[in-house]
Amino acid sequence: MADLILENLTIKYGAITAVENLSIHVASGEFLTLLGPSGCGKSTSLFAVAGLNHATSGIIRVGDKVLFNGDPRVTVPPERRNIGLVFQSYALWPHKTVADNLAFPLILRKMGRAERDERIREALGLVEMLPYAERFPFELSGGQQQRVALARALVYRPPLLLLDEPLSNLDAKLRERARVWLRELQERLNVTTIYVTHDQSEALAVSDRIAVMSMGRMRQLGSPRDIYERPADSFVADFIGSSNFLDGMMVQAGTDSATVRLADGTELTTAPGRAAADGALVVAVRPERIAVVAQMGPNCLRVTVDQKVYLGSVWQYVVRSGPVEFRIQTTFEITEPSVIVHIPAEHCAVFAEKFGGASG
Ligand SMILES: Nc1ncnc2c1ncn2[C@@H]1O[C@H](COP(=O)(O)OP(=O)(O)OP(=O)(O)O)[C@@H](O)[C@H]1O
Repeated sequence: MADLILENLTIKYGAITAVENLSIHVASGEFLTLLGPSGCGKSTSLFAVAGLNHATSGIIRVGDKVLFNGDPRVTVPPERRNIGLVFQSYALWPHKTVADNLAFPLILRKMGRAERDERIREALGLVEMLPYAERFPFELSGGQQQRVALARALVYRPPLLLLDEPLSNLDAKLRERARVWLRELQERLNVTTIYVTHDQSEALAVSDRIAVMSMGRMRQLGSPRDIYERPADSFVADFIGSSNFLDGMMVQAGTDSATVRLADGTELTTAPGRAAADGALVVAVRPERIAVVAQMGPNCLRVTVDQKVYLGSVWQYVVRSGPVEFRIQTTFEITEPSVIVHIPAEHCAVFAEKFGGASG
């Protein structure tokens, strides 16, 4: 198996910079996800690794082998990169049986019949599709076709597996099962994997690390827990999970914590953070981190309950203290018109500005 190294990768389509200075070191056997909204450059980055599009500058290496270098120009053609690829559309050959779909990449590699049959059996066994070897794709369900597509990508034992939204054609329940199964298989094979998705819960569930992208740039690289608990900026806080953004002013910026004043006059202790030059800031806090408590105390606000929505596993409320409006979640129903809430300091991230929405 091998490390994948991207160094300052930049990809332009004419005047459009789709990916800018992307640098990631994916360790051997790691499952790394590129996550971000539509158009942020995830697929473009993945295709550049596969050699299906042309990077403009930077370096792509697998171990010591350079696949692309912008200077001096080196480009290894896709068929010589030895990479397993699975796309959202399964792209199986409809007129070939499952076994023949898998045989094709091996024939291209001039592998003999006996070894080919052995490899096909092994790959279909891995995805639990051995009994379906003689069926045609139209005789399989969507989930089964996706397993065959995965087996075809694994049949020549590539050191690197690239997956572009591979589960997005499956229904929600099947998709949840498939992601657990996919991760188990990837761990068993210890194959270095890059996974592209715009689905944050999928990314949190399957990844060793996540690279969050927006408008062609990587905004944060970290474990799912890092990304969720310690978002690097307000874009990440907004895109991963759901956050309230409370406007405030910096009262005191410390190294371990900060004190900020909200628009209703409440002073909150928060995690350390930076304000804009004039002291303005936003506090990002997740609705599920805010607790309803019995008594006032530090970091508490008395709020009125403006709206209530039952979401099945939780209740969600819009609450207000003067001009400060935010969402909270509870596992029980609040019946009083007003309650006291506690906002834990360690779950308050402070940023100088609110990022302009989750698009791009
Ligand atoms: N062949 C192309 N020619 C010109 N621009 C392109 C081309 N392919 C992609 N782009 C642009 O590059 C940017 C990144 O596109 P990319 O497909 O990588 O996004 P993505 O994050 O994978 O989005 P999605 O989740 O919708 O697939 C977008 O602005 C897109 O319009």
